[in-house]
Amino acid sequence: MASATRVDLDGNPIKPITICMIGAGGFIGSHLCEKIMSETPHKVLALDVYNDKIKHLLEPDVAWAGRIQFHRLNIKNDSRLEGLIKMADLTINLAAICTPADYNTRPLDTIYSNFIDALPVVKYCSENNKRLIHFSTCEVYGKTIGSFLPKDSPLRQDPAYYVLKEDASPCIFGPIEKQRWSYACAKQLIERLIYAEGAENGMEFTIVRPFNWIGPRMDFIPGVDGPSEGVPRVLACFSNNLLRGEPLKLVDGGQSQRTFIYIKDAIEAVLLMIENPSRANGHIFNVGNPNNEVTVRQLAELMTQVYSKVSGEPPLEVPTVDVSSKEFYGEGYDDSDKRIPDMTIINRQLGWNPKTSLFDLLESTLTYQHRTYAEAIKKITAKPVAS
Ligand SMILES: NC(=O)c1ccc[n+]([C@@H]2O[C@H](COP(=O)([O-])OP(=O)(O)OC[C@H]3O[C@@H](n4cnc5c(N)ncnc54)[C@H](O)[C@@H]3O)[C@@H](O)[C@H]2O)c1
Ligand SMILES: O=C(O)[C@H]1O[C@H](OP(=O)(O)OP(=O)(O)OC[C@H]2O[C@@H](n3ccc(=O)[nH]c3=O)[C@H](O)[C@@H]2O)[C@H](O)[C@@H](O)[C@@H]1O
Repeated sequence: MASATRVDLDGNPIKPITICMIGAGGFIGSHLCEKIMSETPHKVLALDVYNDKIKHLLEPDVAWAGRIQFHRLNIKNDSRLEGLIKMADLTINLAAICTPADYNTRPLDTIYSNFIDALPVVKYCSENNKRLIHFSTCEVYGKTIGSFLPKDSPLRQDPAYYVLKEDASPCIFGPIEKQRWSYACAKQLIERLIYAEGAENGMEFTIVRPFNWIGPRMDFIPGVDGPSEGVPRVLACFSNNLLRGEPLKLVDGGQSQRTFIYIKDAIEAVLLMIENPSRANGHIFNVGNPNNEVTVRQLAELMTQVYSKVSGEPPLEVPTVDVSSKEFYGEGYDDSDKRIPDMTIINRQLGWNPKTSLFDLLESTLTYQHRTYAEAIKKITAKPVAS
C-alpha cells in the first residue's frame, strides 16, 4: 500500500505526481504501472494502442481505482497527445517497435516509430516545461571496440575494449545495407535531440538504456497471443520452442553474448529515476546486470534445464539446432557481439544495483510461461480426433 511517509534518496518527502506513460500497455509499461499502483501514490495516464497486459490493473474494484486511466491512442496521429502531456508532471515514453525481426524487414516503420513518432513527444515536453524520461536502448552502443581486434588479441580480454560506458563508449554500427542498425541509429538520433533540448532549451530529461530486461509478459507466444509467423525477442522464441517441445534455434551458432536482467530489478531503477529528479535529470543511465552474462547458446542450455525443472517434463533429447541469421531474420541482419553495462553512473546517482541471478529470474519467468501457455499450446498442437 502507498504510505504517506515515503521519502526520496535525500530524505525529502515524495509528492504525488501525475505521469503520462506512453506505451504503458507493453512489457516494461505493464510492470512499471503495476509497481506505481502498488507502491506509490502517483497517478498514471496510460497511453497505448493495446491494453491486454494491463487489464488486471484497470478493473473497477482494485485498491488503486481512479489512479490509473487508460487512453487508447496511436501517438502517430492523435491530437489528444499534447493535452495529456500537459495534464501530467512527467512523461515517460516507452512506445517503439523494438523486436530485431522488424529492424531489417520493416526498416521504415522502425525508423518512424523510434525517431519520427517520438519527435512530438519531445517537442510538447520542451514547449510545456515538462520532464521527460525517454526509453532508448543498449543497442545504441552497437558493436564493441574489441570485436574489431584480431581474434587472438589479448586486448579482447581487457574491459576497456568491451565494457559499455554512457559517457565514453562510441556508437559503432554496421553499413547502411545492414538494416539491423536502423533501430539503433533512430534511437541514437532521438537521444541526441533530447540531449540538445536539455542543453539549448533547458528541458529536464533522463534517458534510459535498458540491457535485455526479461520477465513475464515479454512479447508474445506465436500462434497463441501473437501472429503464428511472428518472431519475438529471444526469451519468447526460446519459451515457445520449449512449450512446443521443439529444439531451440541458435542464430549463427549462438555465439553472441548478452547480460540479462530481471524486469523487477530494472523497474526499481526506473522508480528511483521517477522519484529523484534532481539526481536523474540530465543523465543517461545504463540499466542492466553485468553479473548475468551468457552466450545465447548458454542461455538456451540454461532455459532447457530450468524449463524441465518447472514443468516436470524431461529435457529435449536434441535441445538446440543451428540456423543462419539470413534464414531466421532475412537479408540485412547483423548483431551486437557483447553487452556489458558499466554501472558507475547509476550507482553514483541513484545507489542502485541489480539483485536477481540469471537462474532465479529464469525460474520465475519460465514458471509463469508454463502456467500461462502450456494448456493453450497443448490444445493447438493436439491432433484433431477423427470423427
Ligand atoms: N525490453 C527490453 O529489454 C528493452 C531493451 C532496450 C530498449 N527497450 C525500449 O523500452 C521501450 C519499451 O520496450 P518493451 O520491451 O516494453 O516493448 P513493448 O513492445 O512490449 O512495448 C511498447 C509498447 O508501445 C506501444 N506503442 C508502440 N507504438 C505506439 C504508438 N504509435 N502509439 C501508442 N502506443 C504505441 C506498443 O503497443 C507496446 O505496447 C521501447 O522503447 C524499447 O525500445 C526495451
Ligand atoms: O533487449 C535489449 O536490450 C535490446 O536488444 C534487443 O536486441 P537483441 O538482444 O539482439 O534481441 P533478442 O531478440 O533478444 O536476441 C538476442 C540474441 O539471441 C539470438 N536469437 C534470438 C532468437 C532465437 O530464436 N534464437 C537466437 O539465437 C539473436 O540472434 C541475438 O543474438 C532488441 O533490439 C531490443 O528489445 C532492445 O533494444
